[in-house]
Amino acid sequence: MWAVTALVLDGKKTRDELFESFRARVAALRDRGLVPGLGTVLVGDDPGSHSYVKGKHADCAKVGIESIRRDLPAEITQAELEAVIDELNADPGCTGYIVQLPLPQHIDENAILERIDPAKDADGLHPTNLGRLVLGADGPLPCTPHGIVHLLRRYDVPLDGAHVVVVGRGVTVGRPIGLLLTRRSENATVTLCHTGTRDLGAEVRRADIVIAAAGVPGLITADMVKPGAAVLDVGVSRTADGLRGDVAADVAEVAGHLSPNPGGVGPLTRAFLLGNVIDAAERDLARSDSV
Ligand SMILES: Nc1nc2c(c(=O)[nH]1)N[C@@H](CN(C=O)c1ccc(C(=O)N[C@@H](CCC(=O)O)C(=O)O)cc1)CN2
Repeated sequence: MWAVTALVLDGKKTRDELFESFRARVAALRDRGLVPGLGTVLVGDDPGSHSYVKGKHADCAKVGIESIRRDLPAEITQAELEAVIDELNADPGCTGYIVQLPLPQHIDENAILERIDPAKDADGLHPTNLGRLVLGADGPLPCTPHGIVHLLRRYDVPLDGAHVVVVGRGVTVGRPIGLLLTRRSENATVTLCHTGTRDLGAEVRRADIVIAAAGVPGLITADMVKPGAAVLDVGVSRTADGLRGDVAADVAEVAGHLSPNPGGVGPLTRAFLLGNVIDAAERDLARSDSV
């Protein structure tokens, strides 16, 4: 048993605070006749993906957002899946939606993401919206990176001038998080590590903030962490022993702040999905008010 010294970055509590404000914003939209609706497209039988999608719809019910579900067989063809995307793009009741990742191997994932109407992209993963992020323009932010920044700010972890080491280069976390953290408003310096990094331990040891999003159970160990650093455990692996994060238990002894997994960044990924749907609906209303 390890002596825990790290302050816990509580994702569930932070999510509940966000939901309070979301409920009020959704009620205000409904009063103006705009009912936000989140769609999800789920392909295949992956138990993790099923559980995430189920959670997203449960969250919608908590804040008053309508739910639209498209659960599709793993054998669906590219053309059939594209037809579902076109249908959601055209559905006025669906104000934002996501395609749950990963998709089966035979599907061209990038082509599917690009087919989503960028105005309905609740994940912030459409190339147009990732491009807006690069430009510093307004648009939906990718949900997990947004959750990470919110959690760090909520617990007053200093970002200005901090050295952040990100481990993992996936499209949902590793690649976009650097874009958020290096904005002038955050002003951090970011190093992105991956399986090609020569001495991962040496890189991680230099970090004031470690973001572990590699999907390798227990990859980040106490000897790799600078005493007092903030460590965010984002990766999830389903092992024979249950769900495992990327961060080993002994890190709690040296870290200054630690996000648990589960209960850290995951709940905020889901929360900011709803945040993007509400933001988009508010943008729509503001546009219709101005004409
Ligand atoms: N289209 C997308 N696909 C995927 C994304 C994404 O952001 N967009 N991210 C992940 C999965 N994901 C959201 O879809 C996600 C992962 C984890 C959680 C979460 O709340 N985890 C809980 C634990 C849940 C459990 O017990 O299974 C936690 O951390 O407390 C939410 C969403 C890949 N795909």
